Amino acid sequence: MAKTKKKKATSGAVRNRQSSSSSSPSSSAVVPLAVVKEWLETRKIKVPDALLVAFEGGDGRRGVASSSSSSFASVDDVLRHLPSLRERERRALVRRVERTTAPRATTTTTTTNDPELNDDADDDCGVRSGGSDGEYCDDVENESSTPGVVVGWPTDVEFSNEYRWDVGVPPAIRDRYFPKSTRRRLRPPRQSDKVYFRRINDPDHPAHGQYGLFCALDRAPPGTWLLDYVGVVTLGEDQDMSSDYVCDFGENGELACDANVYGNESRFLNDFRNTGRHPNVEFNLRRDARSGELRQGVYVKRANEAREEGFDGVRRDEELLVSYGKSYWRSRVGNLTDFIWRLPGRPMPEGGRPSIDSCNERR
Ligand SMILES: C[S@@+](CC[C@H](N)C(=O)[O-])C[C@H]1O[C@@H](n2cnc3c(N)ncnc32)[C@H](O)[C@@H]1O
Repeated sequence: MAKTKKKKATSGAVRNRQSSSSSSPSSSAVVPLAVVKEWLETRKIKVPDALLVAFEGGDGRRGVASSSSSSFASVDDVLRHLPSLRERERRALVRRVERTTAPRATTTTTTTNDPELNDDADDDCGVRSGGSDGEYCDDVENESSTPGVVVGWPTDVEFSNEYRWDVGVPPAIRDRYFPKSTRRRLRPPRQSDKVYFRRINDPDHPAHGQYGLFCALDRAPPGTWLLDYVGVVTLGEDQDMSSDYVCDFGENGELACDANVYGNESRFLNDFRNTGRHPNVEFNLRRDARSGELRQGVYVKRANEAREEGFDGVRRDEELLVSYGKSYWRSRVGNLTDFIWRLPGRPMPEGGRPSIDSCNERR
């Protein structure tokens, strides 16, 4: 797909945390004591006696004890026993409980970020919560949304935020991008709290009927890191020419990253051409502070690089659009001049969108 900007290794240290409410659907779900204890223990927070007393006859009304499991009636009930938790910790605990009690991926229904689609669950792709700063962190401060649960995710695509390295990539190259010394265990798949994907219902949109990627933050200023473009990494020469999800990768474009059957939400990024909009995001290589890995970040364009006058970032529900680069389209549609029917900042041409869209015809 699109070209990578040659190495501009930002650390992606943009902090743009979205507040997440502590009241949640799970606040009324039964909460296993074991989940709470484990959560406290991994954060080295002493399990308060009051919490245990609830299951030892001290407060029979709250804890529901059985021979095999013990649980609280609700997360609010748990929080009542943990008055010393900071607000941030309370939110993190609520999210942990949500994860444990939420129905799994395909059966989960959430309210879409797109008001247009609220009554059409099939088209919705829920997203939510937490924050991060250029990494897919799993610590308390940066805890993001539910691992393993990505609502509406295509069943034929494996969700992951980790690169999968093709065996054809020589180890020496791979080590440069993902130094052995800093390799860490893979984290559970986790969807982004900064973006969401949904089907495009606007008939004027050139990718009408397909999916697009949208901003889930109230505002993402220029330079904000949103997520990384993830997929199967091959040598550029080994890339699958039939895939629509290949992005150039590597300091010198020597690699390719293909999100056709494996990747994250970034695979839904559309190109700006014929949308009437300018590109508002771009790819920049970044060195991940925690793993030392070189990754392909998707960043909100910097104001001085954006072609839109007065560009000051993207806002909630705005579609994120990148430039795939001319070669992407040339290899598909041939002549670019014939392919472009609407310029950025211009209204729809009279007579509307051409009936034959050679790009979408391919699919
Ligand atoms: C990486 S995918 C983007 C996500 C895709 N829309 C989907 O639903 O999976 C690339 C494909 O999206 C479509 N697409 C993206 N931008 C487009 C545009 N500006 N005009 C027409 N089709 C576009 C093309 O079919 C392209 O090959």
